[in-house]
Amino acid sequence: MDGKPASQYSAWKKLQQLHASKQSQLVLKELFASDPSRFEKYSLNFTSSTPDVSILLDYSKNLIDEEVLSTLFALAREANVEKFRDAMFAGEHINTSEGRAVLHIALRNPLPAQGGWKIDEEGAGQPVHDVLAHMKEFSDSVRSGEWKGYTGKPIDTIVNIGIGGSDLGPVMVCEALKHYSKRDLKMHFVSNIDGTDMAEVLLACNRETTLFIVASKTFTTQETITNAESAKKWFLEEAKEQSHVAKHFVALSTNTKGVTAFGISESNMFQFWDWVGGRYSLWSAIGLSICLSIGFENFSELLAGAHAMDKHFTSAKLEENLPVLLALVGIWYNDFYGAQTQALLPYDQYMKKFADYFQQGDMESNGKTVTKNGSRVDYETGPIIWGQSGTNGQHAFYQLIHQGTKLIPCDFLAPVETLNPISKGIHHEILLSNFFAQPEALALGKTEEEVVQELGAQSSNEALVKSKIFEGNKPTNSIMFQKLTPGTLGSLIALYEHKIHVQGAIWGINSYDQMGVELGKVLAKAILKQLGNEKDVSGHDSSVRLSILRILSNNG
Ligand SMILES: O=P(O)(O)OC[C@H]1O[C@H](O)[C@@H](O)[C@@H](O)[C@@H]1O
Repeated sequence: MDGKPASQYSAWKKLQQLHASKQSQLVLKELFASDPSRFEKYSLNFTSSTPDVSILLDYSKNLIDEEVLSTLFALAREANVEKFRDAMFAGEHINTSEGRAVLHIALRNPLPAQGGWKIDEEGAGQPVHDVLAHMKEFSDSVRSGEWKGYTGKPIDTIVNIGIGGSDLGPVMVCEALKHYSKRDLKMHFVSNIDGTDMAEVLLACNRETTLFIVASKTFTTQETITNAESAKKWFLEEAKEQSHVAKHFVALSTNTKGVTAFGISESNMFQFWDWVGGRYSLWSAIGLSICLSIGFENFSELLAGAHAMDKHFTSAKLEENLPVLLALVGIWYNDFYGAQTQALLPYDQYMKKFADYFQQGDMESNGKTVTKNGSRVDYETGPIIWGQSGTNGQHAFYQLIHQGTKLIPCDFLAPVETLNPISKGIHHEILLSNFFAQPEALALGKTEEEVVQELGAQSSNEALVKSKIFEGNKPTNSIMFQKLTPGTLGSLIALYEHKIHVQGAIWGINSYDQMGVELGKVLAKAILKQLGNEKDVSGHDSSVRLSILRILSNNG
């Protein structure tokens, strides 16, 4: 809680010993063979009735036994994980470097009168619900066609302009919940400063029927402001009158001054607060594009699903707590087995952006080298997060997971029921058969004897035999959920958010600042000023200086 280095905990030291002494005994094939109840022991159910969510976490295919697991829980207790969690929910300023509370959980919290937590932080109660009411009113009127563009036509295209947390959450959720979307409302997301991003989207837009959402917590982000200015310029080329901007531009931000200076009136602004981290902001006004796409009711269900997971996280004991489990087994590989990465592999095409989303969520949160009290860590912190939807990944990078030299713990996720049971459900059956087969193959592998038997006469080719051996013993989690509903997605996102929180608490780092994105930004601003004139190019290493000069000579 106070930023104590994790390596000083006695449980940490014991885990180092256990790793050294037990590695050869932690063999999944043998662990399953010797214990028929391993699945029952190492699986957990999460259920909620409103909204209806059912998630099964099977963590039996991890390189753990009772002793390892109980030491991991001891580590969580020694690191005061519960206290740190409660501090977040109470609104304490756990983002110490910025002196801020961390209250994305307040965005999905019902009012205390409706059973929500009481949180003493400015904005965290009624104001959240006032903004939600504004989002409902606005999204209802756009979706019903009541909101008209400057020539009196209804809106049929939404362009969300934002980057990082003001883009990735809305993109991921809109994609994941496409099944529930209003299909005649086209959704676009522009994030990159590369003009290609905006130019290509504008080709598909009609000025009379397009609504631009400028999403930026700070309203100072260079990419977003530049893209928004270009969109406004494009819009005014035909609309002409500045007053028409009000029908086609809204802003989502904490910065009222910046929004009004841009030319968007306060009435077209949806507010949020500095205690909402960008990468945790899809639950806030930043979710307006989600609301427009799937409707307010579905957006509310998404929030309720996350709230249900919040309740589980705050009330379940550590041993039965899904986020805590994911966090602890992650630490086991990250800090004791030396795994560098963690793959997220959803067997649901709607969730194809899930790993992209948690690349920011996890890596910006836990990609830190100093503890909260400023000492350099002498252990590994946040993992590299990557992945893509199955079965596509199987035909791309699974080879390395199965037979490469790196240990890559994987989370497999899949729905029991598909939303698209085409061809009598055969697609889903094949999808699920792969979802089961991959973790099994990763865990059990294939021995030399099995290969020899399979190859028959060809087995005299030793090199061929060796190339077909799968060492196995690769750890995985399997997460099955009933169906990809808004509520379920909300719970799944909150599950991973809290996993990140628990890991950060154990590593003693601040998961809620992002100082590391600043340096590059500052340098880019300085270089931008020099891009006009050769004489201004100074203060760089030779590689940067000569490359800039090349660009300048190209520009003549
Ligand atoms: O919403 P904003 O303020 O435009 O910030 C967009 C992004 O900028 C930076 O990269 C970081 O601070 C991210 O966490 C943030 O999500």
